[in-house]
Amino acid sequence: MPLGKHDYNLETFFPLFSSYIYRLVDDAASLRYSTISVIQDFANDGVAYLELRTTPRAFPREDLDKEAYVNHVIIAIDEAQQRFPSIQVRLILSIDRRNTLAEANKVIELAVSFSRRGVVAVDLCGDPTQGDVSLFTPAFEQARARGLKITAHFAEAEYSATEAELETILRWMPDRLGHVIHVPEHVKTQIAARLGIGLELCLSCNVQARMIVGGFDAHHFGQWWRVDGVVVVPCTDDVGVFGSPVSNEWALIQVGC
Ligand SMILES: CNc1ncnc2c1ncn2[C@@H]1O[C@H](COP(=O)(O)O)[C@@H](O)[C@H]1O
Repeated sequence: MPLGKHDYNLETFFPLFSSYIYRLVDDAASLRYSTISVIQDFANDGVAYLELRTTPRAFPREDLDKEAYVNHVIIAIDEAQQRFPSIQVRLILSIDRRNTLAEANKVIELAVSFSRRGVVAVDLCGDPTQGDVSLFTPAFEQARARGLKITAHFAEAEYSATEAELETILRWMPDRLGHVIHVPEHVKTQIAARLGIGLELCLSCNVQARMIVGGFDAHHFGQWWRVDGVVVVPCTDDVGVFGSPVSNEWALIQVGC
């Protein structure tokens, strides 16, 4: 993203993927290029362990199905790891909130079948104004039963922070939660009681996209990292969109929280 164009908010962020990025990355060659390029950037930033996440897509123009998509990503990861041996990369496959249950089940099936090649978990992602996450309960139960780790975008916007949604996701027994913004006190207590749960917090994304009120000093990172038992992980959400590599997220934490 060019300098000065990092001004995305939750309304303009998701169409960026469906209108532009999904159309730009629409064949095996662009998938390979973007996967290697993102790993190179993280390696250059000094990252030793990286988890990438992606939503499996089919590329009808090339007659590639979702399985071929995941296979291409993994081949590109393997190639990048040869070229940049300082970084270890694992993959998380995402279920988009707009998916059907059948599509979600397919993601679980792919995650299981590629687990020996570096897929470590499944994620719930996508536009928080879309979908009813309870639809995916059987898929996430299946994921857990089959030994996959679970992470979910959680309470990132007010409309995805209803009591029903938060309870549904917590019943999936996620290993990690992402964003964790609009969380009522009693749910915070529930989270804190899940010893070892990971909280994937994204400072630049939340501040720049105005998902929180205020600046970095108002970010909930400052509260959560003081809570015993939870593991707080500073994440980028998206270096390209928000223009902040993970080293910068650590720098922001040092000055702001
Ligand atoms: C505010 N933060 C966020 N909240 C929810 N979902 C997000 C996200 N940041 C990224 N994604 C999800 O990641 C997809 C892009 O990569 P892939 O096509 O999967 O490779 C987006 O479509 C979105 O669903």
